[in-house]
Amino acid sequence: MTARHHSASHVDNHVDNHTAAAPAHSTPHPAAAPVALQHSSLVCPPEELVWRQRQAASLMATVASAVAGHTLNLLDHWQACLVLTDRDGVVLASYGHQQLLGNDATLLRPGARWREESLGHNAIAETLNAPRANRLPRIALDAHDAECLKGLASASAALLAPASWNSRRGLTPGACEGCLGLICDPYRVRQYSLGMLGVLADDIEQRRLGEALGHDHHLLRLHLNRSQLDSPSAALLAVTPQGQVAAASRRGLQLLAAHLELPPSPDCAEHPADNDSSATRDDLHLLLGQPLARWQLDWEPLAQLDDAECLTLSQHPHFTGYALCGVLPRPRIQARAPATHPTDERTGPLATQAAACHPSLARLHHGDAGWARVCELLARLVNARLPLLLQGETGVGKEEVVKALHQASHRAHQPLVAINCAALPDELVEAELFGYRRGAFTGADPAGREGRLIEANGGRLFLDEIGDMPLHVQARLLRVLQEREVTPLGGGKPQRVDFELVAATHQPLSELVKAGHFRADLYYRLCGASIALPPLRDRQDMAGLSHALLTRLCREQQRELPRITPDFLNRLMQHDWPGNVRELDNVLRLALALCDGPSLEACHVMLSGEFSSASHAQHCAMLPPEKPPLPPLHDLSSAEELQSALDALGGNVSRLARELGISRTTLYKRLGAA
Ligand SMILES: Nc1ncnc2c1ncn2[C@@H]1O[C@H](COP(=O)(O)OP(=O)(O)OP(=O)(O)O)[C@@H](O)[C@H]1O
Repeated sequence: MTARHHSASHVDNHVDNHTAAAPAHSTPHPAAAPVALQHSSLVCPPEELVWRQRQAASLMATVASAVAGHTLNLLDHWQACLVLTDRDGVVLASYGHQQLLGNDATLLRPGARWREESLGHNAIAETLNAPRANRLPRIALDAHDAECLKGLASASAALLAPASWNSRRGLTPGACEGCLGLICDPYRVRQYSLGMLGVLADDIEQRRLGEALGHDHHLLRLHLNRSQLDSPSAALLAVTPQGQVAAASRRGLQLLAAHLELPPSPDCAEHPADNDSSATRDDLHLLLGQPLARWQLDWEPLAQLDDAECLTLSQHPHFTGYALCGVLPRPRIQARAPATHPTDERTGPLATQAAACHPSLARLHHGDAGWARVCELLARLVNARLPLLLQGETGVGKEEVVKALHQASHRAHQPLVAINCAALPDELVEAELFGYRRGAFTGADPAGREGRLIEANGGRLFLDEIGDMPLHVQARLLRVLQEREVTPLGGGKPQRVDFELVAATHQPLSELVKAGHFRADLYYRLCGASIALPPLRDRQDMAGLSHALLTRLCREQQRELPRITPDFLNRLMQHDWPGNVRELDNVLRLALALCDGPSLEACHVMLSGEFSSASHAQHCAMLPPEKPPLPPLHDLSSAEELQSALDALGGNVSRLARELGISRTTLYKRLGAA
């Protein structure tokens, strides 16, 4: 028996100690015939995905920052894939191994629908059917209906917004925000996956609580162990300035409930393994809105604690351990989701979040989890006085990042001096960087010249393509960075300089160091923090990014933004983008030039090389104005004939449907009838 066929057919609940999966308690799913996957019902159209990602942008940003680091390493190690879905079970972002499903990887990508109607039985659907009852992670083993999931485990945990109380509105129960799903080989990771999901869900819910209430509430953390006060295992309470409990994390609610000796809620009774989960209880009103004095916690000294101080509660009748109060929520990125219409950009709940962080950094984020992590890092480092090294392929947006970082920093009103080390001839690099005194060399400006490093004084120096800097200039630059003084060529008084430094390269700098082409000491000077910018082919925000670029182009060209059709986006998503965002920008520019009508269609996408190839005649904008003759619909009776007509239109399904006077769905059905 292979590992994949090892597991029993059931859904497990999980006890809160995150160490072992308890036996099944939910109704076993009846054995069902394998579900044949229909692409159209499994994946939502790109426009719908953009809308969904927009709705959930702040959740996506929080999840991306919680997942970064240890969780990504675990996923890598387990060869597992983690997906974040919204409350309708549509995947918004995924992390880890998408290769797990071979040809069916679409299921793990944004847009895939995991609700039972689309995919049959799976843990995500199970959790979303009753997110409150299923708050604790659960796992579906060999019970999947979809053929491609057979033998795999899907584990999931609901993400619930914190229930909260305020004096005006009273109690607001926390809604289900989405679901985390882990798809993995059960044999490898069954014991650990639930633990990981549970901790991750706790961490995310705590972060969400801090984000929602941290700005005008005290955040009180309680834990037995002082060093764990900042961990997801701490109980977190949001407390009003008057000392009332306004919200609590799941563990916070458990702790409060336990000390009032409240009986387990009906939800918990249905799921005995959850029986310490007071997070699902209906009697939240006994806990929220109540003064801390109810638990004999003296608010005065807690409210006055500094961020780093904590209070020992060893003498307390209810709590033992430590309390830390006044901790600000962890820094978070400002998430601005892909917008479907320019007018949407500043409206809705996102506008409130946008106020929390600098807009120039938020503008880099269009819904991709990798970029969300980059933006979060940048937000943390923007004024950290650390030299930054940006690494990424050509055209990924390194220069855009530097401009955004500078605008977001305390030095925004000081100069940003950019030098492309690859564009300067070797013999001029030194003079350009360090300046020279009059008569320093033949051909020099007789008045001498101030170097770019001095121009950057007080502001930021951006050394682009640093990997191309000649070795002798590297030695000199290193001296400047160590001594913070610049001496012009030809001698003279050294001048003190103070600038922030960002370097960028598309080359693997550490490899250049190993090969002796780049100084190791300079590398470490430049690399206070190294940030890798993901290439476009790995990004999952094509819809949002294209919309942003098109909006900018249309603004420049003073024309109205055409409608972006799903076919147009689909075609963009099929390309590999070796030139990254720069290439995309050019393709979109060309598409706009080719588009006379109200919408951008697949045929407006001309990828590099297509102009010179025979395929160019297939593109609608390149065709003669008269329409290609299509036989009447009744003549196109077979799927093959329809396919030929489709090929003649460059694969433009919308156009063929229009020409034939039928809906796209009908056309797809007829095409699929072959
Ligand atoms: N996040 C973004 N939003 C809008 N435009 C972007 C973004 N990222 C890149 N671009 C556009 O893509 C093009 C390339 O960006 P940029 O010059 O920053 O890339 P780069 O990584 O510095 O490239 P190179 O390594 O070749 O210098 C530019 O036209 C830029 O305006």
